[in-house]
Amino acid sequence: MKYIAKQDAFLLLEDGSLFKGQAVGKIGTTGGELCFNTGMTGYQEIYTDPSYTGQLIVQTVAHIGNYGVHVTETESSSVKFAGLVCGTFADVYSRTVSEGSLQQYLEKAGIVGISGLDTRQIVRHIRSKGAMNAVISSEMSDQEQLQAYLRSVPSMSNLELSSQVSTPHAYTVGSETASWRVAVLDLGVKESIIKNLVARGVQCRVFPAKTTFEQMQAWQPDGYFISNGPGDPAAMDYAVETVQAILASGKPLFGICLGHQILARACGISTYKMHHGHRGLNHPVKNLRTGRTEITSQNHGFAVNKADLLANAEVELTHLNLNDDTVEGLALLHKPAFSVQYHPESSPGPHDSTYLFDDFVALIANNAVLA
Ligand SMILES: NC(=O)CC[C@H](N)C(=O)O
Repeated sequence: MKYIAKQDAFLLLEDGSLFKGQAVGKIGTTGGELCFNTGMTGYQEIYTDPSYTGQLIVQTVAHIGNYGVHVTETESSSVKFAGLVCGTFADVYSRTVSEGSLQQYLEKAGIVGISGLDTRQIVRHIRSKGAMNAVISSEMSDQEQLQAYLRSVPSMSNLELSSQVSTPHAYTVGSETASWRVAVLDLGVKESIIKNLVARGVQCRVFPAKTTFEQMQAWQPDGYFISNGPGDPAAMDYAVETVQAILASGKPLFGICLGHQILARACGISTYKMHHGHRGLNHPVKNLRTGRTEITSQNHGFAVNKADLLANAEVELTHLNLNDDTVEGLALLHKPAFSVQYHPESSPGPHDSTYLFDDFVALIANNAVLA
């Protein structure tokens, strides 16, 4: 195997911690919120998940790039995350169906990364100090210069990012003859969510983030889906208003991740920034209605305020995180609306929670009978 000499790269954290490694991806400089993902697989799905917009991802899995890239493993039309921090980066991939190397893929997408770091050390650091901004550079080594770049990186708190990644125009997925029509509010939707709905006899019309309830209603949907997405739910009053109008219409509603946080806010429940987020593929969640525990795929840095939720007589806590007791799911008691903080579509991740898509379609069918 040919040894490829790598350029030095630096990772500087907001608290002054500095790490030296080797450049991967494009030679350049990038900044964002430093997050860690403990998943053992699915790097391409993660990089193309719009919810990672503005974030640098530390991956704890030992090897990145070893199975190359393939177009079927994308979650949106482009790479969305802000930069990569990893241990061993594989220049050589070994999968016959791969269409290319991760190095070429990241370079083409303009993504700057750093490899050769002890990612577990960085994770322990974030876990004790909390989520913070950082900068990766393979072109600057001067600390003053790196600090200056870091100061220009916006804080994730109060940041609205959905309108940057949402579709500019509405589009339809699924058959005209499908049993049900679902309006998807695209706050940064993952493609596998739409695939899960279409596979259950749903035609989806995907609307830009700032579409109003009236504009979606004109398409005469049987139900509404509020998607995942990047940024702080506290900065998204426009989506909260849309969800409140949907709730007033009495039509079924399902929300995932950011969509869950927006549904909570529409019920008067606040959200907050977590000390460090949940990102990985093995988060245990208890379904409080069935008593069954699901192993879930997660990616979030904000969460729904549990005290607010428990004090709200209109809302039921349906799912709980068994690691830290945070809110993982809620349902409205008098309206056909529910949501989860985790990712039942997986991609990547375990498939324990796909029943939630069946529940949503059953809710739509039930509502149609009652109407
Ligand atoms: N995957 C998501 O929808 C993430 C939601 C939100 N941006 C958070 O970090 O909590």
